[in-house]
Amino acid sequence: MLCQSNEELNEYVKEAKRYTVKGKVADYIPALAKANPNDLSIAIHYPDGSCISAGDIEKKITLQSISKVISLALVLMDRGPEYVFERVGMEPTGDPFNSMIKLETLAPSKPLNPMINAGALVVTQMIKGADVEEKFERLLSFIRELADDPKITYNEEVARSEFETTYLNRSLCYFLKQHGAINGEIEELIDLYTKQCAVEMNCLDLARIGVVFAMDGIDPMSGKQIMPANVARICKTFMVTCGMYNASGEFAIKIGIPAKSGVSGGIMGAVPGRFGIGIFGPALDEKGNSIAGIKLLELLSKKYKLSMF
Ligand SMILES: NC(=O)CC[C@H](N)C(=O)O
Repeated sequence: MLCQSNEELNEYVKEAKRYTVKGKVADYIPALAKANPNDLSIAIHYPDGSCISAGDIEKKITLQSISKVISLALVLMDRGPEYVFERVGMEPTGDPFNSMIKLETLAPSKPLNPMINAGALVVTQMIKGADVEEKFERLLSFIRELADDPKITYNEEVARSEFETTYLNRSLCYFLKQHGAINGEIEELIDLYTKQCAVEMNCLDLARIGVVFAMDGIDPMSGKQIMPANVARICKTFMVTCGMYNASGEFAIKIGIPAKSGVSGGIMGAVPGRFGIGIFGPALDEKGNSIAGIKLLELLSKKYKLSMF
């Protein structure tokens, strides 16, 4: 069994925390620069509803790229896999999440996967709804259902901060629009995408969402199938192949679980059939993953044999 008590988890957090000094908080979204690089917290949510934690788990994190898995799940339910994968690919890129290079050289009208920004923007465009408000409300209610937390909302300051500065995402959109992969109003898509990335929760909520993915789309506490097993399976597969950006291969070897990170320092993990994990550690490594969060997962994976491989 995993950590018997919070004490044990605390010990692991203490050990992993030593690595925070080697990382740096993201500052290309100005509002994220305010995070404390020393923070590290974790929650583990089991299917029976019990949960253990360490660190300050009340702290809120914006989802950033973690939201890409959730919007993908919603869009797969909205449109079906065939429609979605005609417009976005299934292959890892080996490039940073915001890179443009393969778009130009390989697939100008079809981003390689939904976990890079180009692919996520195409996915977000596919969310059903009459306008930005309705699309965002639909995404938010799905997130609230997954986390079983009706209070979840988005951080307006973070959303605005990214909206005002995200020239790179705008340029990806214009490139994709030129090639027919995006066809709506770009400012509206950026508005929706930056709100999606700014949805905020603590690592308990994150772990709660992780357990739904771990249990093939079923909320084990209520028994409700929130998403079809096939959708959860596709999402988990992307988490393994592309979830940790261009560090996904190393992560699969060293840790071996489906996980998705965000530049806010969050990591959502889903250990198939066992539990969900939520981590917050805003100091990032050079690829944009939580440096101490990865270390913590490495320690836990070794100790509790979490690798699927
Ligand atoms: N890697 C991330 O978390 C990126 C998400 C961020 N909102 C962006 O688009 O740049």
